[in-house]
Amino acid sequence: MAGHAPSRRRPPAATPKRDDAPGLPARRLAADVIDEVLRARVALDETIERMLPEAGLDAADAGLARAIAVTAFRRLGTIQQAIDERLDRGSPRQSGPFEPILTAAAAQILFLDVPDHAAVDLAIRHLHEDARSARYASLGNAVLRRLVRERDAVLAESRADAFRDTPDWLAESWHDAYGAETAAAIAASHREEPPLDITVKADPAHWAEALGGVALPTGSVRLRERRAIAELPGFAEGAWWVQDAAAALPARLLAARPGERIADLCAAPGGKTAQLAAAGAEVTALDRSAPRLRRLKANLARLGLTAEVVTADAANWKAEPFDAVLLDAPCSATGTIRRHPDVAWTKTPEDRDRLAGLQARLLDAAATLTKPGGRLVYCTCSLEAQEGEAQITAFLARHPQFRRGPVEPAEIGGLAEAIDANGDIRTLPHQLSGETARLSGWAGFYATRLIRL
Ligand SMILES: C[S@@+](CC[C@H](N)C(=O)[O-])C[C@H]1O[C@@H](n2cnc3c(N)ncnc32)[C@H](O)[C@@H]1O
Repeated sequence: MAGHAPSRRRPPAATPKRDDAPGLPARRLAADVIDEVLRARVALDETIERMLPEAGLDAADAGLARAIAVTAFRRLGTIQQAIDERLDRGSPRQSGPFEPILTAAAAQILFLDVPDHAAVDLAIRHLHEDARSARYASLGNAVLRRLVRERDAVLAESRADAFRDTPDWLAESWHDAYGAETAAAIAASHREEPPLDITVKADPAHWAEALGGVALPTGSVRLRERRAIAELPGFAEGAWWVQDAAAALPARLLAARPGERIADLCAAPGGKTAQLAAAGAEVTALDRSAPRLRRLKANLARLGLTAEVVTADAANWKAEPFDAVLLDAPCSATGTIRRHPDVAWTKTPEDRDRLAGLQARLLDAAATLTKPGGRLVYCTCSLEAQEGEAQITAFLARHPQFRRGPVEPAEIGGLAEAIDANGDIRTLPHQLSGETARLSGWAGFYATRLIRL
């Protein structure tokens, strides 16, 4: 289980023999999703969305499959180590879906409220469905039964090792950027399920009460309980949209005024466009992805907001300079690991470096689209300095016509801990403490406000 290398999708089982035991289809989908995400290094949400129709699950089983897969990625380091330590001769070769089936079962045994016998029995039935893994069914059975017996010890060891669920390159990167204690606090916060935050068009106190949430100092509302979003009051009439509290900060830094022309250069699916449009700005929402822009249009339509929508590559798009520009650049997204734990296991240092090159090109283009006297806000949902602080140090050296417009704590609800020595925003996943661990924290974002002279 030392980690999967990305490769093509696994060929179908040699002798498919489907078992119709209740609960098995959910486990089958979970294991397939885990396998595919690790092999192809693709996003978990998109993978589930793509595989779900074929799996033909009801809502409860679809929810269970998703919970198993998300939990497997949230605790993948603990799970892989616990399985490895119980495989005396290592993971068997040519064993088909053996690893993902054991990973899905271990997620249930160690972390989910699923009866042990169901997790073990269904995994063994699942191993028997493929001739390659069927040969190792008794080995799988022995490993899973040991996990059941030794669960408390596995969990205690994992608790004692803050970085067990964090790949080494990320632990080292956060250690270098923030120091040992903060790096450990970041890793620990990724083990918690994330809260659900919304941005409201107006009156956060009212919506906090109506939805049983808390109004955060920054203006977002945090819901106390997870509920079906589309059924909540205010959703259908477009009073609010889902957006992490940290993700709502960059657009606030632009302090958009009614009638101003603002370009949102990497806009889809439109959370920040919505904030700017709700403030009354004339927004041009640009993105190079047509499918993602379709989602942006649907989101704006529900919210009753408007923007000019442009499909283009922001690196070479030409237009009259704007009063303000927002560049929410594509990035490694390591600041979203708590919400998307697969990111930790699918992104690599090479991705980060490649994306840093793209961010520099997009920043240069954004500079030409900003009027003299105008504001340029650059942000990424990354914890990596290469995509944040270092990117802007290099930008300011290339563009002496820009200077920083430092952020004041009052602009973000007095949260001085989220502002660095340069006056930039640097949110970290363990900040923003709330009533419980699950109601604490926010995404890791970097955001800077630059003024064109
Ligand atoms: C971090 S997401 C944007 C999230 C969005 N701002 C929001 O708040 O909902 C980055 C976006 O950049 C887009 N993108 C990536 N490269 C681009 C490019 N060269 N030009 C324009 N858009 C690009 C991606 O399609 C993706 O939608």
